[in-house]
Formats: sequence, C-alpha cells, structure tokens
Amino acid sequence: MTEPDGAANRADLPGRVALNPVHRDFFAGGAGEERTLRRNEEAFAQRWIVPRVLRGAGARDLRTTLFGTDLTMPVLIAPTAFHRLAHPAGEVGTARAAAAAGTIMVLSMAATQPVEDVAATGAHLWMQVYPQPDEDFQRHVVKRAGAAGCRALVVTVDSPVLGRRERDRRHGFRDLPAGFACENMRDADGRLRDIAMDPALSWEHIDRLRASTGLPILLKGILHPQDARLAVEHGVDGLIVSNHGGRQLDGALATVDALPAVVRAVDNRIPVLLDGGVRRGADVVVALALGATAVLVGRPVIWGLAAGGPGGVRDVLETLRDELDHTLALAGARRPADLSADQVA
Ligand SMILES: Cc1cc2nc3c(=O)[nH]c(=O)nc-3n(C[C@H](O)[C@H](O)[C@H](O)COP(=O)(O)O)c2cc1C
Ligand SMILES: CC(C)CC(=O)C(=O)O
Repeated sequence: MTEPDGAANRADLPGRVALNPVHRDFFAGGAGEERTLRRNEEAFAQRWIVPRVLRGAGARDLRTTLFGTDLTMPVLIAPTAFHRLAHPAGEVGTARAAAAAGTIMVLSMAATQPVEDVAATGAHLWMQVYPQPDEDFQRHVVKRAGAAGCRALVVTVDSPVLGRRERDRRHGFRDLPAGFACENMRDADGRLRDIAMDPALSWEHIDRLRASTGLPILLKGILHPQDARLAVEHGVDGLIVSNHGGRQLDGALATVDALPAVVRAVDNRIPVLLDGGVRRGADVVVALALGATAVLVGRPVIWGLAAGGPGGVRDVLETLRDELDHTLALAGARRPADLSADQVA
C-alpha cells in the first residue's frame, strides 16, 4: 500500500499529523530486501476471480462469527506495534474505529497504551503475545488481558528472533523514543520488561499456555501445513496464516500462496485466518474463496491512523467493507460462505 508521504502528509486535513520519516520506515518496512513484503501484494495481484452468474444472490450479508463474537465483516485489525508513533490517539484511537465498524482489533503486545484503556472503548479485543520464556510473567500478561475483556489470545510464533529490518538499521531506530512505553509489558510491580524473543521455545510452551488459560488461542505466523496439523493436535483454536507482513523471514512464502495447503491440512477443524498484503475487497474475496474465515489488515490501518486518527482508520475499514460487498455481488455471492476455491484462478 502506498505510504503516506509528500502531499499525503499535509497538515491541513482533519486529525492529520505529519509522520516522522523514521517512524514511517518502521511501519512500512520489511526484513532484508523486502522480497516477501512485496510478494504478499504481488501474489494477490496474480489471483483472478472467476465470477458465477445468475445465482439470485440478492443483498449481501457480510456478518461473520469468530469464537462467539459477531462481526459485521470478515476483516479484522492485525496487531501492530507503537500506534502512538502514528498518531497521538494511539491504540485507543484504533480501537474506537474498530468499535464503530463492528470488528475485532488484535492489540499488539507492543502497544503504547494499557489494554484497560483500549478495552474501555468497547471494542472487541483479542490480545497478541510473543511467547515469553518467563512463563510467570507471561501468565500475568494473559491474565491482565483476560481481566480487561480480551476474548482471545493471538500467539505470534514466527519470531524466534527479530527480523533484520534494514530501514530501521539505517536510521538507527531500535526502540521507542522517550515518553513512550510498551504499557502491557509491566510486571505485577509495574516495572517495564523488554519483549523477549526466544529461539528455544517449542510446542511444550504452547501446551502449558493452553493449560493456563480458558481463552481461545490462535497461532499467528503459520505457513507450513504440517505446523497447521500440529497446532490442531496441540489444542489450538485458530490459525493465522502470516509472514508478519514480510518483517521476519525475507524470502518466506507469500501468505495467499501458503493458504490452500494450510486450509487442506486443517480440514475445517478450526478457523484459518490470513494477513499480509490484503489491500482491496478483491483480495478479501480471494482469501475467503481459498478457505480463509477472515482476514486481517496491518499497514492500511496504520496509514489510516496516521492520516486521520480514529476517523482515518474508520475510512480504511469502511472502504474495505464497501469493496468487499461490491466484489461479492460481482462474483455472484451473497455471503462469504457462498464463495468456493474454484472461483480463483
Ligand atoms: C509496523 C508493524 C508492526 C507490527 N507489530 C506486530 C506485533 O507487535 N505483533 C505481531 O504479531 N505482528 C506485528 N506485525 C505484523 C502484523 O500483525 C501483520 O502480520 C502484518 O502487518 C500483515 O501484513 P500487512 O501489513 O501487509 O497487512 C506488525 C506489522 C507492522 C507493519
Ligand atoms: C516492536 C516489535 C516487537 C514489533 C514489530 O515491529 C513487529 O512485530 O513487526
């Protein structure tokens, strides 16, 4: 998606705040040569919808239910770090837009505002966590998220180490500036912890997490069908096919290319979601037709927030809703479930 710059950073639009170029590169960038970042969008551009006709489909119904939560559309907000660097309204602003649009926001473990404040918007929230090797601390974070009202846990499993983001390296951008903190990384005494990434973690960690919480658990960052099967065996409730928006393993498979094999491996036992490169209603239709229950969007939400605060995020979500509705109509479907894989070439 085109990054806001130049004219898009004009200060004369409501709620618009010029984005610091270092922060813009943090949001926009990917790992290495950014091959996977580009490929996520290209892979959607190379999928073609085969419409069905004369099906009497009538008015569309985009409603979707995930783990008992009713959504107005199958488009969710992916967890992304540091929203206060995009706009002073921060994660609370993004959550206001999610509440207004009737969808779920996945709150990043690297959010710059406390989960309690974000939940106070009334938005449906899921909490994203990087599995923490200090499991007492992890249980504390999970308990706090549950107490605040988060309805599911999204465990990001594609980050045994942090990706090499060359834009950040060039800028020397390593951490949040003074005055900002990852507010959900406080321990029981209020002290801030760093987010740990640990290449030694294994399925046993997921088993213990599974045993420690009644919240539904989704694994985010699954690309291999065998990992999808293992996730089902380990009692996971949902999967997010994701390569972290090309920010972790550069050279990783594009998500829409990975989706069909994961969907086959899961065989309808749990919902499969997808993120990475979803920019248009047609992309949503392709992912749904290939078996995704819903999709998530990352950078488009950040650009909306930077451009117009909560109203900007709302515009992004409503544009996706309109495009999805329109594309479904043209594809001959009333509901997402009417789409089938033979409608994608
Ligand atoms: C600026 C930025 C920060 C991100 N932070 C997180 C994060 O804290 N946790 C996480 O699991 N994924 C994170 N992601 C990955 C997103 O959840 C998602 O997988 C990705 O952005 C989807 O691709 P898209 O941006 O092409 O829509 C981040 C992505 C971006 C762009
Ligand atoms: C601060 C990081 C842990 C979050 C991030 O940039 C990412 O997950 O891509």
